[in-house]
Amino acid sequence: MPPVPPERPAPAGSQLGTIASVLRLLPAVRPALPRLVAGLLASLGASLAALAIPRVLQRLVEGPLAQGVAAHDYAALLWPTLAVLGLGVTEAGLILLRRNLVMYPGTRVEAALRTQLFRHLQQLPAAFHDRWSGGQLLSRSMGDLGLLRRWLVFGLLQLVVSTVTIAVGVALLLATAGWLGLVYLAGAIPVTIIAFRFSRRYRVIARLSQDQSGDLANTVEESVHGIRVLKAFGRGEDALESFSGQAEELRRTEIRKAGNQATVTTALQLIPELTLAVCLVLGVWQAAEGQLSVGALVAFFLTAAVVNGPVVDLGMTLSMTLNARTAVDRYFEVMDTPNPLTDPVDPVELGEGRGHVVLRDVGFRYDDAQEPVLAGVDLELPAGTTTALVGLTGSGKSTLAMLVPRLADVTTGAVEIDGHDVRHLRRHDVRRAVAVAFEDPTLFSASVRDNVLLGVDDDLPPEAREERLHEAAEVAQAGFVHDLPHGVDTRIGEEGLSLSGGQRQRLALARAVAARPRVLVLDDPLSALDVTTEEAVTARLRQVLERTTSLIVAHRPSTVALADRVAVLAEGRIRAVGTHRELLAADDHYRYVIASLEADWQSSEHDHEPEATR
Ligand SMILES: Nc1ncnc2c1ncn2[C@@H]1O[C@H](COP(=O)(O)OP(=O)(O)OP(=O)(O)O)[C@@H](O)[C@H]1O
Repeated sequence: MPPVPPERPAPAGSQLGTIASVLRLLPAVRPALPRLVAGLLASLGASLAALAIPRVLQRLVEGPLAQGVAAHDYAALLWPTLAVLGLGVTEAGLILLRRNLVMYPGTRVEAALRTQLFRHLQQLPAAFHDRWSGGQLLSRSMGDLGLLRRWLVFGLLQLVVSTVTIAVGVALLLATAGWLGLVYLAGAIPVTIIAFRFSRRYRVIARLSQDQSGDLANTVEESVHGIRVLKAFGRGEDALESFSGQAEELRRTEIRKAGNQATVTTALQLIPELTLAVCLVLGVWQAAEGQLSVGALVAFFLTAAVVNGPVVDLGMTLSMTLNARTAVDRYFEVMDTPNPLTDPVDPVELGEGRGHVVLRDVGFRYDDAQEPVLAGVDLELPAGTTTALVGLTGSGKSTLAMLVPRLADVTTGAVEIDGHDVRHLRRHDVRRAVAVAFEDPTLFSASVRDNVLLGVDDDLPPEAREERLHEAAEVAQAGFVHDLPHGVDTRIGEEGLSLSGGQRQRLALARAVAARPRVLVLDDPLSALDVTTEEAVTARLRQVLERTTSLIVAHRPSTVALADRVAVLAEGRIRAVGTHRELLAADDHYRYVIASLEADWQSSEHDHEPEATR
């Protein structure tokens, strides 16, 4: 199956108007406000300088030009000429100043919003990431925030300056030429109607386009991520076809967007030009009738030319604003997702302890599920013991395992570590007390050292960190790291893809071990290892982590046999706890689970090459 566009969570659909919507950015923009306001004032200054030029020219035409030149008094032209030159230079200088003033705060706001988004994403529970696709989050944190920056430093200023320029310009037109100004103003009626209709249409297309970009980014991400599977199943062409289909959809949306923008720009260009043509006829007639001076006529048309600029640009300014509004909506759809996994207001100290874990009457239901996965789970993990958790596939083992490090909160009941409900502890303390390793090991594009020491305190002296690193690698039977080109300093590729599955699992296990947690939760972390390596790992694990409490989600009889005790999960609750032997003797369901694990294991045994060969 080629990657398909992910199902997008229904947009919260901001009910706010565009102004209220973008005003939500205010807290992030506040530190940049002084420079943005200064940039705005510079822009307004530039615009007023442009509007002042026709005034000077009017005086030039009515005064020195009419009188001085007639008397060959060219010196009288000097001051108005210098004034026009001065105003022109001032306008250019202020535009340059505006650019310099706003560029820096714009990038600062973008970076701050991006950091806030990333922080929020880090804190949201795993269930959020199950629902949201990576591409959508990527496009929101990159594309949308880039759009917002451009709007902040250009579109917003342009919008304010255009509005002021049009308002002041129209006032000057009215003052200069009375009812001729009103004729020009009449052009504002179709302009407003067109702009309003355009805004309504464009908002929908802008949203579609930004969402489609996110889907496309997701397809790229999934295809790159799953490139081996696609290649192995010869589905590269299908993936390409699916990608081309999505790219084509986005292209069509972009064309619709550009078409709408072009229509409105043409209309907004045509209307003021037509209005100006009507004004020209009427103005010349008025001047001929002696109702309007030639100077006033010149000033009128020069002012109208200045006002026409922002009217023509209105289409672009509006579309930038609507794109920005969509970007704000998309940004806040993520930021408004509440994080249920917060620190308590009044946290209790975890204190000393050996990692005694108790699950009391625990129930858990996924947000989008009808039925709970767990209901009334009672399980005690005595300090320093290893408990294997077994059950049929889908019985909720991984779900139970993720409740211990508080990757999700129980729906009912409580999980306690050393007598404290994990919800009453700081998340940081819980994460330090509990280390996890999953079946699917996630490694980062960093050195082996950084990957393994991820959970180790940064304050630890370098020698102690080094000792942890080597001990963890030894426990996880990850001696292969010393054979890598730069040993533990070798940078492993994205997600450790340059390593074999078994090597990645052993590094993920080493990471959990290096953290020296009180409680170790292993969710089938040795599935890619051959039995011999698994036994060696488990034997070393038990020696080194004697004081650690372990919960191992077991999918193989060999893992089960190595645990001190076994807990059987069935129908959402713990059905029985005992040693492997006791349960084999006493529990039918356990015998059935073990028989199916054995059957699964035997049928997949040939998939596991001896690790030594890798
Ligand atoms: N994010 C999720 N949203 C909704 N339901 C989920 C989610 N994750 C898991 N489930 C469902 O919860 C149930 C238990 O899943 P879980 O992964 O805990 O089972 P498991 O015993 O670990 O399975 P396996 O042995 O196959 O790994 C399954 O029915 C699964 O479909």
